[in-house]
Amino acid sequence: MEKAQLVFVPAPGIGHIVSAVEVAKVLLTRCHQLSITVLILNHSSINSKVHSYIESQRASSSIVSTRLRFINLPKDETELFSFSSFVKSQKSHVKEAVLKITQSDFVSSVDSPQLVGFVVDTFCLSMIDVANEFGVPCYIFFTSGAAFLGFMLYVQKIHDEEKFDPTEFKDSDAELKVPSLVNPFPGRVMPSAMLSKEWFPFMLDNTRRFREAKGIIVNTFLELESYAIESLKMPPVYPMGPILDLGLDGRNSHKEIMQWLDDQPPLSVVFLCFGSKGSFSENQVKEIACALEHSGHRFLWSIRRPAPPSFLASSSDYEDPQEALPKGFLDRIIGIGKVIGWAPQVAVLAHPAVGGFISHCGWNSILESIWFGVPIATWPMNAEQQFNAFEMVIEMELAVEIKIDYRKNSEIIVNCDEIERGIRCLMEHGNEKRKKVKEMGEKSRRALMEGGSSYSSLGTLIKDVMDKLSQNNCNEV
Ligand SMILES: O=c1ccn([C@@H]2O[C@H](COP(=O)(O)OP(=O)(O)O[C@H]3O[C@H](CO)[C@@H](O)[C@H](O)[C@H]3O)[C@@H](O)[C@H]2O)c(=O)[nH]1
Repeated sequence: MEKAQLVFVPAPGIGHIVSAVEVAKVLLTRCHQLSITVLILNHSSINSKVHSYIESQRASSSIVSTRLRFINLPKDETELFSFSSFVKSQKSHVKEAVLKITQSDFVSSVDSPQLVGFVVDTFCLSMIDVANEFGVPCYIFFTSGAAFLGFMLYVQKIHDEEKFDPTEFKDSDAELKVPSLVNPFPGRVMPSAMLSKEWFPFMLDNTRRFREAKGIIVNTFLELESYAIESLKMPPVYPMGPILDLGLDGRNSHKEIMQWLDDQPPLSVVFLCFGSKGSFSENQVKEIACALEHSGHRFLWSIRRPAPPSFLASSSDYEDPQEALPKGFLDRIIGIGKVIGWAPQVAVLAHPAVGGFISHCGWNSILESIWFGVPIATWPMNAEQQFNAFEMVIEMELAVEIKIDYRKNSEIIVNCDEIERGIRCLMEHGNEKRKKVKEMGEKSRRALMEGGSSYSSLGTLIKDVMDKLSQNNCNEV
Protein backbone atom coordinates (compact mmCIF):
# COMPACT_ATOMS: atom_id res chain seq x y z
CA MET A 1 0.00 0.00 0.00
CA GLU A 2 1.40 3.39 -1.00
CA LYS A 3 1.64 5.86 1.82
CA ALA A 4 3.40 8.75 0.18
CA GLN A 5 3.50 10.43 -3.15
CA LEU A 6 5.86 12.76 -4.95
CA VAL A 7 5.08 15.07 -7.85
CA PHE A 8 7.74 15.44 -10.54
CA VAL A 9 7.93 18.48 -12.83
CA PRO A 10 10.58 17.90 -15.53
CA ALA A 11 11.47 20.54 -18.12
CA PRO A 12 9.54 19.74 -21.31
CA GLY A 13 12.45 18.40 -23.42
CA ILE A 14 12.88 14.72 -24.21
CA GLY A 15 16.26 14.49 -22.42
CA HIS A 16 14.92 16.09 -19.26
CA ILE A 17 11.76 13.96 -19.22
CA VAL A 18 13.66 10.69 -19.76
CA SER A 19 16.13 11.50 -16.96
CA ALA A 20 13.34 12.49 -14.57
CA VAL A 21 11.41 9.30 -15.30
CA GLU A 22 14.54 7.22 -14.69
CA VAL A 23 15.00 8.95 -11.30
CA ALA A 24 11.34 8.26 -10.52
CA LYS A 25 11.78 4.57 -11.35
CA VAL A 26 14.87 4.27 -9.17
CA LEU A 27 12.94 5.78 -6.25
CA LEU A 28 9.92 3.54 -6.83
CA THR A 29 12.07 0.43 -7.07
CA ARG A 30 13.69 1.14 -3.73
CA CYS A 31 10.63 2.38 -1.86
CA HIS A 32 7.43 0.36 -2.22
CA GLN A 33 5.35 2.81 -0.25
CA LEU A 34 5.86 5.59 -2.72
CA SER A 35 3.91 6.60 -5.82
CA ILE A 36 4.97 9.27 -8.30
CA THR A 37 3.05 11.53 -10.67
CA VAL A 38 5.00 13.14 -13.51
CA LEU A 39 3.46 16.36 -14.82
CA ILE A 40 4.23 17.11 -18.48
CA LEU A 41 4.24 20.86 -19.19
CA ASN A 42 2.60 21.55 -22.53
CA HIS A 43 5.35 23.49 -24.32
CA SER A 44 5.88 23.68 -28.08
CA SER A 45 9.02 21.53 -27.71
CA ILE A 46 6.86 18.53 -26.78
CA ASN A 47 7.02 16.47 -29.95
CA SER A 48 6.09 13.00 -31.14
CA LYS A 49 9.27 11.54 -29.56
CA VAL A 50 8.07 12.73 -26.15
CA HIS A 51 4.55 11.38 -26.73
CA SER A 52 5.72 7.97 -27.84
CA TYR A 53 8.18 7.81 -24.93
CA ILE A 54 5.36 8.53 -22.45
CA GLU A 55 3.09 6.01 -24.15
CA SER A 56 5.80 3.36 -23.92
CA GLN A 57 6.20 4.09 -20.21
CA ARG A 58 2.43 3.90 -19.67
CA ALA A 59 2.29 0.59 -21.50
CA SER A 60 5.26 -0.81 -19.61
CA SER A 61 4.64 -3.80 -17.41
CA SER A 62 7.58 -3.14 -15.11
CA ILE A 63 7.07 -3.68 -11.42
CA VAL A 64 6.94 0.05 -10.77
CA SER A 65 4.59 1.06 -13.60
CA THR A 66 1.45 0.83 -11.45
CA ARG A 67 2.87 3.44 -9.10
CA LEU A 68 4.05 5.81 -11.83
CA ARG A 69 1.55 8.00 -13.63
CA PHE A 70 1.77 10.80 -16.17
CA ILE A 71 -0.50 13.81 -16.51
CA ASN A 72 -0.33 16.05 -19.57
CA LEU A 73 -1.08 19.62 -18.53
CA PRO A 74 -3.39 21.74 -20.71
CA LYS A 75 -2.01 23.82 -23.54
CA ASP A 76 -2.33 27.59 -23.33
CA GLU A 77 -3.75 29.45 -26.29
CA THR A 78 -0.67 31.57 -26.77
CA GLU A 79 2.95 30.78 -26.19
CA LEU A 80 4.59 34.06 -26.90
CA PHE A 81 6.89 34.28 -23.93
CA SER A 82 10.44 33.40 -23.12
CA PHE A 83 10.95 29.97 -21.56
CA SER A 84 11.22 31.49 -18.10
CA SER A 85 7.84 33.24 -18.50
CA PHE A 86 6.42 30.00 -19.86
CA VAL A 87 7.44 28.09 -16.72
CA LYS A 88 5.97 30.78 -14.46
CA SER A 89 2.72 30.68 -16.43
CA GLN A 90 2.46 26.95 -15.73
CA LYS A 91 2.29 27.30 -11.95
CA SER A 92 -1.51 27.51 -11.98
CA HIS A 93 -1.80 24.33 -14.11
CA VAL A 94 0.54 22.48 -11.79
CA LYS A 95 -1.37 23.64 -8.73
CA GLU A 96 -4.69 22.58 -10.25
CA ALA A 97 -3.36 19.16 -11.25
CA VAL A 98 -1.91 18.52 -7.81
CA LEU A 99 -5.13 19.62 -6.13
CA LYS A 100 -7.06 17.19 -8.31
CA ILE A 101 -4.67 14.33 -7.57
CA THR A 102 -4.74 14.86 -3.83
CA GLN A 103 -8.53 15.26 -3.77
CA SER A 104 -9.30 12.24 -5.97
CA ASP A 105 -6.84 10.07 -4.03
CA PHE A 106 -8.53 11.20 -0.85
CA VAL A 107 -12.00 10.29 -2.15
CA SER A 108 -10.96 6.94 -3.59
CA SER A 109 -9.24 5.68 -0.48
CA VAL A 110 -9.43 6.38 3.22
CA ASP A 111 -5.79 5.44 3.47
CA SER A 112 -4.72 7.65 0.56
CA PRO A 113 -1.07 8.44 -0.07
CA GLN A 114 0.08 11.71 1.41
CA LEU A 115 1.79 14.30 -0.79
CA VAL A 116 5.32 14.44 0.60
CA GLY A 117 7.12 16.67 -1.86
CA PHE A 118 7.96 17.91 -5.33
CA VAL A 119 10.96 17.04 -7.48
CA VAL A 120 11.48 19.79 -10.05
CA ASP A 121 13.90 20.27 -12.90
CA THR A 122 16.63 22.92 -12.69
CA PHE A 123 14.71 24.92 -15.29
CA CYS A 124 11.40 24.79 -13.44
CA LEU A 125 12.33 26.36 -10.11
CA SER A 126 9.32 28.65 -9.99
CA MET A 127 7.47 25.44 -9.03
CA ILE A 128 9.08 25.84 -5.58
CA ASP A 129 6.28 28.38 -5.00
CA VAL A 130 3.66 25.70 -5.68
CA ALA A 131 5.36 23.24 -3.32
CA ASN A 132 5.35 25.99 -0.67
CA GLU A 133 1.61 26.50 -1.18
CA PHE A 134 1.06 22.81 -0.49
CA GLY A 135 3.39 23.02 2.51
CA VAL A 136 5.69 20.28 1.24
CA PRO A 137 9.44 20.32 0.54
CA CYS A 138 10.84 20.73 -2.93
CA TYR A 139 13.85 18.81 -4.26
CA ILE A 140 15.71 19.82 -7.40
CA PHE A 141 16.79 17.34 -10.03
CA PHE A 142 20.01 18.64 -11.58
CA THR A 143 20.60 16.96 -14.94
CA SER A 144 24.25 17.93 -15.35
CA GLY A 145 27.29 17.23 -13.17
CA ALA A 146 28.18 18.32 -9.63
CA ALA A 147 31.15 20.43 -10.78
CA PHE A 148 28.85 22.44 -13.04
CA LEU A 149 26.36 22.87 -10.20
CA GLY A 150 29.21 24.29 -8.12
CA PHE A 151 30.23 26.50 -11.04
CA MET A 152 26.71 27.95 -11.36
CA LEU A 153 26.57 28.71 -7.64
CA TYR A 154 29.99 30.36 -7.80
CA VAL A 155 29.27 32.45 -10.90
CA GLN A 156 25.96 33.63 -9.42
CA LYS A 157 27.76 34.64 -6.21
CA ILE A 158 30.52 36.62 -7.94
CA HIS A 159 28.00 38.15 -10.32
CA ASP A 160 25.81 39.39 -7.48
CA GLU A 161 28.65 40.42 -5.16
CA GLU A 162 31.31 41.64 -7.60
CA LYS A 163 29.38 42.28 -10.84
CA PHE A 164 31.23 39.45 -12.61
CA ASP A 165 30.50 39.50 -16.36
CA PRO A 166 31.07 36.17 -18.18
CA THR A 167 31.30 37.87 -21.59
CA GLU A 168 34.15 40.15 -20.48
CA PHE A 169 35.85 37.29 -18.69
CA LYS A 170 35.71 35.08 -21.79
CA ASP A 171 37.90 37.52 -23.71
CA SER A 172 40.42 38.10 -20.91
CA ASP A 173 43.46 36.02 -19.92
CA ALA A 174 42.16 35.71 -16.38
CA GLU A 175 41.27 32.41 -14.72
CA LEU A 176 38.65 31.61 -12.11
CA LYS A 177 39.35 29.62 -8.95
CA VAL A 178 36.10 27.70 -8.79
CA PRO A 179 35.48 25.79 -5.52
CA SER A 180 34.14 22.73 -7.39
CA LEU A 181 37.20 22.45 -9.67
CA VAL A 182 40.76 21.41 -8.88
CA ASN A 183 42.24 23.34 -11.81
CA PRO A 184 41.89 27.06 -12.63
CA PHE A 185 39.10 27.71 -15.11
CA PRO A 186 40.09 29.76 -18.18
CA GLY A 187 37.77 32.31 -19.78
CA ARG A 188 37.95 30.73 -23.21
CA VAL A 189 35.86 27.76 -22.04
CA MET A 190 33.11 29.85 -20.46
CA PRO A 191 30.03 27.80 -21.39
CA SER A 192 27.69 29.09 -24.11
CA ALA A 193 24.74 29.20 -21.67
CA MET A 194 26.48 31.93 -19.65
CA LEU A 195 27.20 34.04 -22.69
CA SER A 196 23.64 34.09 -23.90
CA LYS A 197 21.50 37.17 -23.22
CA GLU A 198 18.40 35.00 -22.79
CA TRP A 199 19.96 32.20 -20.76
CA PHE A 200 22.28 33.96 -18.35
CA PRO A 201 19.62 35.98 -16.45
CA PHE A 202 17.40 32.87 -16.35
CA MET A 203 20.29 30.83 -15.03
CA LEU A 204 21.03 33.43 -12.35
CA ASP A 205 17.38 33.53 -11.25
CA ASN A 206 17.29 29.75 -11.00
CA THR A 207 20.59 29.50 -9.15
CA ARG A 208 19.51 32.05 -6.55
CA ARG A 209 16.65 29.69 -5.69
CA PHE A 210 18.79 26.53 -5.34
CA ARG A 211 19.29 27.29 -1.67
CA GLU A 212 15.53 27.11 -1.04
CA ALA A 213 15.43 23.42 -1.98
CA LYS A 214 15.31 20.63 0.59
CA GLY A 215 17.96 18.80 -1.43
CA ILE A 216 19.50 18.56 -4.89
CA ILE A 217 19.51 15.23 -6.69
CA VAL A 218 22.49 15.18 -9.05
CA ASN A 219 22.99 12.71 -11.88
CA THR A 220 26.55 11.83 -10.95
CA PHE A 221 28.43 9.49 -8.62
CA LEU A 222 30.94 10.08 -5.89
CA GLU A 223 33.83 8.26 -7.57
CA LEU A 224 33.54 10.44 -10.67
CA GLU A 225 33.23 13.85 -9.04
CA SER A 226 34.34 13.42 -5.43
CA TYR A 227 36.13 16.79 -5.28
CA ALA A 228 33.14 18.68 -6.64
CA ILE A 229 30.59 16.82 -4.52
CA GLU A 230 32.56 17.46 -1.35
CA SER A 231 32.79 21.15 -2.21
CA LEU A 232 28.99 21.49 -2.21
CA LYS A 233 27.60 22.10 1.23
CA MET A 234 24.12 23.65 1.11
CA PRO A 235 21.50 22.33 0.54
CA PRO A 236 22.26 18.58 0.80
CA VAL A 237 23.34 17.06 -2.49
CA TYR A 238 22.31 13.51 -3.41
CA PRO A 239 24.60 12.05 -6.07
CA MET A 240 22.56 9.05 -7.18
CA GLY A 241 23.78 8.40 -10.69
CA PRO A 242 24.55 7.39 -13.24
CA ILE A 243 20.83 7.50 -13.96
CA LEU A 244 20.52 6.31 -17.54
CA ASP A 245 17.86 4.95 -19.82
CA LEU A 246 19.72 1.79 -20.74
CA GLY A 247 16.83 0.12 -22.58
CA LEU A 248 18.85 -1.29 -25.48
CA ASP A 249 15.78 -1.42 -27.73
CA GLY A 250 17.85 0.34 -30.40
CA ARG A 251 18.93 -3.21 -31.32
CA ASN A 252 15.42 -3.84 -32.63
CA SER A 253 14.40 -0.41 -33.86
CA HIS A 254 17.64 0.20 -35.79
CA LYS A 255 18.45 -3.27 -37.12
CA GLU A 256 20.40 -2.11 -40.15
CA ILE A 257 22.80 0.02 -38.09
CA MET A 258 23.33 -2.73 -35.57
CA GLN A 259 23.93 -5.32 -38.29
CA TRP A 260 26.51 -3.02 -39.88
CA LEU A 261 28.28 -2.76 -36.50
CA ASP A 262 28.13 -6.56 -36.11
CA ASP A 263 30.26 -6.81 -39.27
CA GLN A 264 33.04 -4.54 -37.96
CA PRO A 265 36.09 -5.72 -35.96
CA PRO A 266 36.27 -5.01 -32.21
CA LEU A 267 37.14 -1.42 -31.19
CA SER A 268 37.50 -0.37 -34.84
CA VAL A 269 34.66 2.15 -35.21
CA VAL A 270 34.61 5.87 -34.33
CA PHE A 271 31.09 6.96 -33.41
CA LEU A 272 30.15 10.62 -33.97
CA CYS A 273 26.98 11.95 -32.35
CA PHE A 274 26.16 15.42 -31.04
CA GLY A 275 23.05 15.04 -28.89
CA SER A 276 19.46 15.99 -29.45
CA LYS A 277 20.31 19.47 -30.83
CA GLY A 278 23.64 18.87 -32.54
CA SER A 279 24.16 19.97 -36.13
CA PHE A 280 26.86 21.79 -38.12
CA SER A 281 27.15 24.27 -40.98
CA GLU A 282 27.75 22.88 -44.45
CA ASN A 283 31.43 23.96 -44.34
CA GLN A 284 32.00 22.24 -41.04
CA VAL A 285 30.35 19.04 -42.29
CA LYS A 286 32.85 19.06 -45.20
CA GLU A 287 35.83 19.24 -42.81
CA ILE A 288 34.48 16.35 -40.73
CA ALA A 289 33.90 14.29 -43.85
CA CYS A 290 37.46 15.01 -45.01
CA ALA A 291 38.92 13.95 -41.64
CA LEU A 292 36.91 10.74 -41.60
CA GLU A 293 38.01 9.80 -45.11
CA HIS A 294 41.66 10.47 -44.29
CA SER A 295 41.84 8.99 -40.81
CA GLY A 296 41.72 5.41 -42.09
CA HIS A 297 39.33 4.46 -39.29
CA ARG A 298 35.87 3.00 -39.70
CA PHE A 299 33.09 5.31 -38.57
CA LEU A 300 29.41 5.65 -37.76
CA TRP A 301 28.34 9.30 -38.11
CA SER A 302 25.02 10.72 -36.96
CA ILE A 303 24.25 13.94 -38.84
CA ARG A 304 21.23 16.09 -38.19
CA ARG A 305 19.42 19.05 -39.66
CA PRO A 306 19.70 22.23 -37.50
CA ALA A 307 17.03 22.70 -34.82
CA PRO A 308 14.65 25.65 -34.97
CA PRO A 309 15.83 28.48 -32.68
CA SER A 310 13.22 27.70 -29.99
CA PHE A 311 14.39 26.69 -26.49
CA LEU A 312 14.64 22.89 -25.99
CA ALA A 313 13.80 22.21 -29.66
CA SER A 314 15.57 19.20 -31.17
CA SER A 315 17.32 18.88 -34.49
CA SER A 316 15.74 16.55 -37.04
CA ASP A 317 16.90 13.91 -39.55
CA TYR A 318 17.68 14.84 -43.16
CA GLU A 319 15.36 13.17 -45.61
CA ASP A 320 18.48 12.38 -47.60
CA PRO A 321 21.83 12.91 -45.79
CA GLN A 322 23.48 13.27 -49.22
CA GLU A 323 22.15 16.87 -49.33
CA ALA A 324 24.46 17.83 -46.45
CA LEU A 325 27.55 15.86 -47.53
CA PRO A 326 30.34 16.50 -50.06
CA LYS A 327 29.66 15.11 -53.54
CA GLY A 328 30.43 11.42 -53.92
CA PHE A 329 31.23 11.00 -50.20
CA LEU A 330 28.71 8.24 -49.59
CA ASP A 331 30.08 6.20 -52.53
CA ARG A 332 33.68 6.60 -51.43
CA ILE A 333 33.04 5.40 -47.88
CA ILE A 334 31.23 2.18 -48.75
CA GLY A 335 32.71 -0.56 -46.60
CA ILE A 336 34.38 1.75 -44.10
CA GLY A 337 31.75 4.14 -42.88
CA LYS A 338 28.05 4.72 -42.39
CA VAL A 339 26.09 7.98 -42.16
CA ILE A 340 22.86 7.93 -40.19
CA GLY A 341 20.29 10.29 -38.66
CA TRP A 342 19.11 9.76 -35.05
CA ALA A 343 21.36 7.07 -33.57
CA PRO A 344 20.44 4.32 -31.14
CA GLN A 345 23.25 5.78 -29.05
CA VAL A 346 23.06 3.51 -26.03
CA ALA A 347 23.03 0.35 -28.17
CA VAL A 348 25.89 1.74 -30.28
CA LEU A 349 28.07 2.55 -27.27
CA ALA A 350 27.36 -0.92 -25.87
CA HIS A 351 28.58 -2.56 -29.11
CA PRO A 352 32.06 -4.17 -29.00
CA ALA A 353 32.96 -2.73 -32.44
CA VAL A 354 32.89 0.84 -31.10
CA GLY A 355 36.31 2.08 -30.03
CA GLY A 356 35.80 5.82 -29.58
CA PHE A 357 33.12 8.49 -29.42
CA ILE A 358 33.31 12.05 -30.77
CA SER A 359 30.76 13.78 -28.57
CA HIS A 360 29.32 17.21 -27.88
CA CYS A 361 29.71 16.37 -24.18
CA GLY A 362 26.07 16.52 -23.15
CA TRP A 363 26.08 15.14 -19.62
CA ASN A 364 24.01 12.05 -20.48
CA SER A 365 26.35 11.19 -23.34
CA ILE A 366 29.32 11.48 -20.98
CA LEU A 367 27.71 9.16 -18.42
CA GLU A 368 26.72 6.66 -21.12
CA SER A 369 30.23 6.57 -22.59
CA ILE A 370 31.72 6.03 -19.13
CA TRP A 371 29.20 3.29 -18.37
CA PHE A 372 30.25 1.39 -21.49
CA GLY A 373 33.96 2.25 -21.17
CA VAL A 374 34.16 4.10 -24.50
CA PRO A 375 36.65 7.03 -24.55
CA ILE A 376 35.48 10.42 -25.80
CA ALA A 377 37.04 13.06 -28.03
CA THR A 378 35.40 16.33 -26.99
CA TRP A 379 33.60 18.71 -29.31
CA PRO A 380 31.21 20.88 -27.28
CA MET A 381 28.63 23.09 -28.98
CA ASN A 382 26.04 24.60 -26.65
CA ALA A 383 24.63 25.00 -23.16
CA GLU A 384 27.18 23.91 -20.49
CA GLN A 385 29.04 21.52 -22.83
CA GLN A 386 32.32 23.51 -22.92
CA PHE A 387 32.44 23.18 -19.13
CA ASN A 388 31.82 19.42 -19.37
CA ALA A 389 34.57 19.09 -22.01
CA PHE A 390 36.98 20.98 -19.71
CA GLU A 391 36.05 18.67 -16.86
CA MET A 392 36.56 15.53 -18.96
CA VAL A 393 39.89 16.60 -20.50
CA ILE A 394 41.56 18.63 -17.74
CA GLU A 395 39.93 17.67 -14.43
CA MET A 396 39.32 13.96 -14.93
CA GLU A 397 41.74 13.22 -17.77
CA LEU A 398 39.16 10.83 -19.19
CA ALA A 399 38.90 12.34 -22.69
CA VAL A 400 41.05 13.58 -25.55
CA GLU A 401 40.42 17.01 -26.97
CA ILE A 402 39.32 17.94 -30.44
CA LYS A 403 37.97 21.19 -29.02
CA ILE A 404 36.98 22.37 -25.56
CA ASP A 405 36.12 25.95 -26.50
CA TYR A 406 34.07 25.47 -29.69
CA ARG A 407 30.72 27.27 -29.70
CA LYS A 408 27.91 26.63 -32.11
CA ASN A 409 27.27 29.48 -34.53
CA SER A 410 30.76 30.88 -33.96
CA GLU A 411 32.62 31.66 -37.15
CA ILE A 412 35.33 29.17 -36.28
CA ILE A 413 35.67 26.10 -38.49
CA VAL A 414 37.59 23.17 -37.02
CA ASN A 415 39.69 22.00 -39.92
CA CYS A 416 40.20 18.54 -41.35
CA ASP A 417 43.73 18.11 -39.89
CA GLU A 418 42.68 19.03 -36.39
CA ILE A 419 39.77 16.59 -36.46
CA GLU A 420 41.91 13.84 -37.99
CA ARG A 421 44.53 14.31 -35.24
CA GLY A 422 41.77 13.97 -32.63
CA ILE A 423 40.46 10.77 -34.23
CA ARG A 424 43.93 9.18 -34.36
CA CYS A 425 44.60 10.07 -30.75
CA LEU A 426 41.20 8.69 -29.69
CA MET A 427 41.61 5.41 -31.55
CA GLU A 428 45.28 4.72 -30.92
CA HIS A 429 46.21 1.24 -29.66
CA GLY A 430 46.82 0.85 -25.94
CA ASN A 431 45.03 4.15 -25.43
CA GLU A 432 45.55 5.24 -21.79
CA LYS A 433 42.20 7.00 -21.77
CA ARG A 434 40.38 3.81 -22.73
CA LYS A 435 41.88 2.06 -19.71
CA LYS A 436 40.89 4.91 -17.39
CA VAL A 437 37.37 5.15 -18.79
CA LYS A 438 36.89 1.40 -18.40
CA GLU A 439 37.93 1.59 -14.76
CA MET A 440 35.55 4.51 -14.19
CA GLY A 441 32.80 2.53 -15.96
CA GLU A 442 33.25 -0.30 -13.47
CA LYS A 443 33.08 2.20 -10.63
CA SER A 444 29.86 3.63 -12.06
CA ARG A 445 28.26 0.18 -11.98
CA ARG A 446 29.47 -0.49 -8.45
CA ALA A 447 28.09 2.89 -7.30
CA LEU A 448 24.57 1.65 -8.04
CA MET A 449 24.94 -1.75 -6.37
CA GLU A 450 23.90 -2.42 -2.79
CA GLY A 451 26.43 -0.68 -0.55
CA GLY A 452 27.68 1.51 -3.43
CA SER A 453 27.92 5.29 -3.10
CA SER A 454 24.84 6.18 -5.16
CA TYR A 455 22.84 3.34 -3.61
CA SER A 456 23.56 4.75 -0.15
CA SER A 457 22.85 8.29 -1.23
CA LEU A 458 19.47 7.19 -2.57
CA GLY A 459 18.72 5.51 0.77
CA THR A 460 19.45 8.79 2.58
CA LEU A 461 17.20 10.68 0.17
CA ILE A 462 14.33 8.21 0.64
CA LYS A 463 14.65 8.50 4.39
CA ASP A 464 14.51 12.28 4.11
CA VAL A 465 11.45 12.16 1.83
CA MET A 466 9.60 9.68 4.03
CA ASP A 467 10.41 11.63 7.20
CA LYS A 468 7.54 13.86 6.14
CA LEU A 469 5.16 11.04 7.01
CA SER A 470 4.04 10.71 10.59
CA GLN A 471 5.58 7.25 10.94
CA ASN A 472 8.80 6.95 9.07
CA ASN A 473 8.61 3.36 7.99
CA CYS A 474 9.43 2.98 4.35
CA ASN A 475 10.15 -0.64 3.52
CA GLU A 476 13.05 -0.83 1.15
CA VAL A 477 13.52 -3.87 -1.04
O1 LIG B 1 21.16 10.55 -32.20
C1 LIG B 1 20.99 10.54 -30.97
C2 LIG B 1 21.26 11.66 -30.15
C3 LIG B 1 21.08 11.54 -28.79
N1 LIG B 1 20.63 10.37 -28.24
C4 LIG B 1 20.42 10.25 -26.78
O2 LIG B 1 19.93 11.49 -26.30
C5 LIG B 1 20.53 11.82 -25.08
C6 LIG B 1 21.28 13.13 -25.26
O3 LIG B 1 21.57 13.67 -24.02
P1 LIG B 1 22.83 14.58 -23.74
O4 LIG B 1 24.07 13.89 -24.13
O5 LIG B 1 22.79 15.00 -22.32
O6 LIG B 1 22.72 15.77 -24.75
P2 LIG B 1 21.57 16.87 -25.10
O7 LIG B 1 20.45 16.22 -25.75
O8 LIG B 1 22.29 17.91 -25.87
O9 LIG B 1 21.16 17.41 -23.64
C7 LIG B 1 20.91 18.66 -23.02
O10 LIG B 1 20.76 18.31 -21.63
C8 LIG B 1 21.93 17.80 -21.00
C9 LIG B 1 21.58 17.42 -19.57
O11 LIG B 1 21.19 18.53 -18.85
C10 LIG B 1 23.06 18.81 -21.06
O12 LIG B 1 24.24 18.28 -20.48
C11 LIG B 1 23.31 19.20 -22.52
O13 LIG B 1 24.32 20.18 -22.59
C12 LIG B 1 22.01 19.71 -23.13
O14 LIG B 1 22.21 20.09 -24.49
C13 LIG B 1 21.47 10.69 -24.70
O15 LIG B 1 20.81 9.83 -23.81
C14 LIG B 1 21.71 9.98 -26.03
O16 LIG B 1 21.91 8.59 -25.87
C15 LIG B 1 20.39 9.28 -29.04
O17 LIG B 1 20.01 8.21 -28.54
N2 LIG B 1 20.58 9.40 -30.37
